[in-house]
Amino acid sequence: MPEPLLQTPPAPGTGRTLRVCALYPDLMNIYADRGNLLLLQRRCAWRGIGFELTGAGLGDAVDPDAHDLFYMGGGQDRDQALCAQDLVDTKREAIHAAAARGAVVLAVCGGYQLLGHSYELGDDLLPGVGLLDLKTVRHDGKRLIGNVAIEVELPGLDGPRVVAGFENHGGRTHLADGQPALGRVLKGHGNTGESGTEGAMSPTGTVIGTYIHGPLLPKNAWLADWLTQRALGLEEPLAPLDDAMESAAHASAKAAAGLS
Ligand SMILES: NC(=O)CC[C@H](N)C(=O)O
Repeated sequence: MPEPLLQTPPAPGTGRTLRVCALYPDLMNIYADRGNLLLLQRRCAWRGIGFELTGAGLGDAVDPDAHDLFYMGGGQDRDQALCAQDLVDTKREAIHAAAARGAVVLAVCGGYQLLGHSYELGDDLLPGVGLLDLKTVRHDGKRLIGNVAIEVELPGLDGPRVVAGFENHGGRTHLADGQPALGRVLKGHGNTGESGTEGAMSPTGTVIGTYIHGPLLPKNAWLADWLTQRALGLEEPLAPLDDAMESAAHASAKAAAGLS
């Protein structure tokens, strides 16, 4: 097992630790998506929950039972091409096994595209791990860029919520019939610019792919808490924190997308 990239111990007597595996933390980290990991770490530390971040790069095997949450950030087409076959060859089985036992898998943009079946890039076809039933095709037309806000309904939450952030992708992602989207586009482009859907998730909500950067979690701290609760297998929501700054960041991301 490689040395953790980041580690904070649990508060004495609590014993709980969120164990995170970042897939390709160097190659798949466009738009500072690493901020998603730092936010998870800070919110665990503030609550006395331990945090352990392990990286899995090219050629590294992954232990499906050693992590509660798998994370893959966005990437340029070139970097995705480096990772795609490696992901299938050295990590696909472990990620499927982890997801099947309820581990959380969160993937952003380029990472999201690699959770599907394939990413078609002109004459090249990058393979995906097939954890979500979708395909992505690189479009010759304009990139889908801008602030975005979507409405999501996640299991265990009392009503719809808004996820807000920023998107920048050339790929158009097509969901298979029956594949749930993560949310409905309120402002912005989403999966194709036309479908009205954004992202994708498994029926339990524990496997999530989205085009939303920002980074995603600092602008949507409530989502980080929901994912952490799921990853730790907790029945009850996490204890609240003073989220004045996080709420302001969320409001400002919504406003930037044109929502009041
Ligand atoms: N922002 C990203 O991660 C980009 C993903 C992919 N390279 C695309 O352009 O569609």
